[in-house]
Amino acid sequence: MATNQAARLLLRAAARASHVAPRPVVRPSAFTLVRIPKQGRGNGRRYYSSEAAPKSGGSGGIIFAAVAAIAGGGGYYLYSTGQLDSLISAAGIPAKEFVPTQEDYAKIYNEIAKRLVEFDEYDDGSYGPVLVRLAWHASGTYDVETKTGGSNGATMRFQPESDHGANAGLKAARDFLEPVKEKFPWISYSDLWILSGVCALQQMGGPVIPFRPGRSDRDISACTPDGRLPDATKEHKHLRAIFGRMGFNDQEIVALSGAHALGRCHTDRSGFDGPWTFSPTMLTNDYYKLLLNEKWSWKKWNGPAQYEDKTKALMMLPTDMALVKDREFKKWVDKYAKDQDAFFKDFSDVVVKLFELGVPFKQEERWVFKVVE
Ligand code: HEM
Repeated sequence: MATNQAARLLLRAAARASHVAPRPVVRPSAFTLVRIPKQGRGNGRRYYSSEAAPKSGGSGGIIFAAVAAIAGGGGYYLYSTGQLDSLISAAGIPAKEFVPTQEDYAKIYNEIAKRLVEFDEYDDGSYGPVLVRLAWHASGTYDVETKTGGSNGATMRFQPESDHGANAGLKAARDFLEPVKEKFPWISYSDLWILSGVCALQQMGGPVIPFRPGRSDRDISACTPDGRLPDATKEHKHLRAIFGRMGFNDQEIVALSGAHALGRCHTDRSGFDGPWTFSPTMLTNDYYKLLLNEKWSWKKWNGPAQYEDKTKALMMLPTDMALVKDREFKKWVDKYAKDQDAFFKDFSDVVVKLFELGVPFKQEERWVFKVVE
């Protein structure tokens, strides 16, 4: 703490000396770093470069002395909060770009995978499903016409979007990822949430989901209005309107819905209750098989209208049942129920499309991360 306070004081002094205000703590996807010789780099982190420092005189000299003094612990504080950049630019020191590589993102993938195993007491034994729901709700606000919403921005960090009824319960997923963000502060929340969805799907036995970075966090003004995500009490027309607005066709709607092989409904979140399948932490095509082969009837209870199977252990939402009631949707349910490989292939393609809606990527290449065994 004392070191952090000292660091803050030094930062203010440095900013005053150079008439440059400290930059707000907003990180671009690639940011500026300089390196110092080994002895100054705790934990392999990059700090200040003594080679790059001015030799003498002016405010730069004072700043260099200050930074050198705090390079041990305070240096990392400044680095992790983004204030080191301010100090460096205040001193007019040439800086080197830190552009994270596939290897850097793989470290984050592995960290999330490790945490999924570590915190296996949550819900049905995994945070995986709720991470998938977070990534989908971050992306599914996209409007193809106005080009607003989508996974670029992570605006669910702010009210009112975090309080939209459809997002109830997603704080659990955001909180689960917070220590990962603290450990790797250079990643944007928007890339982190999507990478966590990719990781969760792959770690829960799903297909490979290629990923590319490039999302940046936006402020509260980019929050989308309530009502962009689907309403589970409705039917086929609503599904086509909502997913059509994102740019998806019938086949893609049915393929995306297969994610309901995972996770469950919670009475304290959506009001609905129960899982869709008997293996809610493994991605399979069971959702389609159950839709076709089980006998579904209305659940008799005081909660919102939902279906239950004979065992009363499983559930379907009205929107799930719309996929077998509508002839065009049902064609695809039949296909995916028969052929898990076909489902996995189409699911991977459509999830990549979902997760990339509205993102102004600079990078063409997508990366594949290895499943952590
Ligand atoms: C077709 C329209 C959809 C509707 C109406 C819908 C609705 C819902 C509802 C009501 C829940 C329960 C939330 C709770 O109480 O915790 C839920 C959970 C979930 N949804 Fe959807 N969803 C839809 C599409 C999707 C899509 C496209 C995906 C992913 C690609 C998805 C992934 C999930 C997952 C993984 C869960 C489980 C979350 C958990 O276990 O905490 N859903 N959905």
